[in-house]
Amino acid sequence: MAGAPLLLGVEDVRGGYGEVDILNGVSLFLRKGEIVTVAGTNGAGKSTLAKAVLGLLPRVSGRILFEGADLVGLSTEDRVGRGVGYVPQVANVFAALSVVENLQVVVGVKDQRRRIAELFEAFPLLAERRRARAGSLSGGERQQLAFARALMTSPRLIILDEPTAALSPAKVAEAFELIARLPSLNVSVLVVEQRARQCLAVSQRGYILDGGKVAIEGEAAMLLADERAAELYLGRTEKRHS
Ligand SMILES: Nc1ncnc2c1ncn2[C@@H]1O[C@H](COP(=O)(O)OP(=O)(O)OP(=O)(O)O)[C@@H](O)[C@H]1O
Repeated sequence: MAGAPLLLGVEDVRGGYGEVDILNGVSLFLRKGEIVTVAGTNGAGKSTLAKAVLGLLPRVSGRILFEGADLVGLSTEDRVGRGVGYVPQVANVFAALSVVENLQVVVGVKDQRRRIAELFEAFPLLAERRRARAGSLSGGERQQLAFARALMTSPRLIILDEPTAALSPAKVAEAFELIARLPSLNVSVLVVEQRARQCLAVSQRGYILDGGKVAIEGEAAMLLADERAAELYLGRTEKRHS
């Protein structure tokens, strides 16, 4: 992946919801084919950063380059049209609609039947449950549906906002396996996640935010081995006794 073209470049992004800046100059990048973790403590600005990239943050300065073009100032719809997808933390499927209907209602899809067939191939569980109401799915199945919905428009980048937050502990490992599989569907992944260790384990690189700024960044393996990252942000693993 090193050497792959740059897909996303966030450059000195500042901004917030009102007058107070929540993001205080965040810079990060993501190459084509990568999974990149954004971790950090509660309130560090992880979800706010995701919103800034999507055009959902009221006030933003700096540059957000996607495939070389600046997204700042564009509507969310335009960003999605350019190839940015999003899976929000909650309310990411329509409970009253069936699995297949949840995919059919996504707007802006070129060849809907073909895309649904491709996604059913990638998510066989969803194909099996195509007529089931989304509200009757398990947490893990519902998440697959939320991912499939976001993939309907064939985005080149998908942003996942705390994808494991609503899952039972037993389903968390499955969710990370699913995330690890996403690049095989020709999509790169920016994932905002509290479970930083598990998320870094399926990522190539990561950024740890603190107070709306990048505190530590680097290769995932390097961050997982970093004493300061462990001490301040990742939680210590059990010490092995010899
Ligand atoms: N819609 C909003 N309006 C005003 N302030 C907000 C809004 N959403 C978040 N904030 C504030 O922005 C700051 C950063 O929140 P954000 O949700 O980005 O943090 P986070 O790193 O994603 O945290 P968590 O892991 O707890 O979700 C917090 O102080 C929060 O109170």
